[in-house]
Amino acid sequence: MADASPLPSPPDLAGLLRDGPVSLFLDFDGTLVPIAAAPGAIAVPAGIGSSLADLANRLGGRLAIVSGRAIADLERHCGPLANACAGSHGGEVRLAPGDPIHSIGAVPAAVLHEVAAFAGNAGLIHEVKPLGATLHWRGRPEWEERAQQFLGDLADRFALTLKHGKCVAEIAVPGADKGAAVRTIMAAEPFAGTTPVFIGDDVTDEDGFAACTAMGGFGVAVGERPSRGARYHLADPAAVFAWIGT
Ligand SMILES: O=P(O)(O)OC[C@H]1O[C@H](O[C@H]2O[C@H](CO)[C@@H](O)[C@H](O)[C@H]2O)[C@H](O)[C@@H](O)[C@@H]1O
Repeated sequence: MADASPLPSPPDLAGLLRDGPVSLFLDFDGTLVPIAAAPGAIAVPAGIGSSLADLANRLGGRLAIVSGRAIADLERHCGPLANACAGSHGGEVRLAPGDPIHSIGAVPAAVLHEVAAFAGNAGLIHEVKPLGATLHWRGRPEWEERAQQFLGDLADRFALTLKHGKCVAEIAVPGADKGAAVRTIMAAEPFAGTTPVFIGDDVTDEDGFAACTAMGGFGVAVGERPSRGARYHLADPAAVFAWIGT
């Protein structure tokens, strides 16, 4: 399919690495795995854990997965990840395998119960995460407005925040975003002082693009969503894997 984005493709990774060390931040859904009908229905490429471990080696350890999913959920799908990870939109960060997960908080149990009850009544898929809960309407688009309204009201009542994504909204602990995760990881070795590159497909990835741009790097938008802050574009997860060379 022709690439309709006005943004160019990124310069090749090998060339970037010849110019100096690069830290790579990869979103998960829509970037490493194609979007599927439900969170549990994704087709994860076989051997993704070892592909990412090889990539991390090529980058001198400067690879992080930065996802809206919880870290535990990422590892349920991919197996143990041998690189830095940020989950729950940056609310959880683990700098290296075996390190503790630093988390900025938890949502009250009452919120989780209310989201579960709404999902049950509406027939919507929902997820419970360490720092939030989602409602998905991909299979039931007629519920979008009511689900957003419900989560918005709940967020106001409990002083929580709302995140938006592709056919999903999430009530979450305030303060988590992918830009903050990039800044935390970039402050640590071996990332510090290198050129950060963030690749992602969704609106929450814009914070990662902005953080990388502010530190002398850039963002790469994946897919059809027009990006505010990316400098480059890749068409889909297959193009992402081709670019990273795995
Ligand atoms: O930051 P990401 O790694 O891209 O995670 C964002 C959300 O991804 C998942 O939802 C999305 O992907 C599902 C599977 O393809 C799809 O069914 C759903 O419509 C998408 O919104 C995940 O379930 C969420 O928890 C993540 O926040």
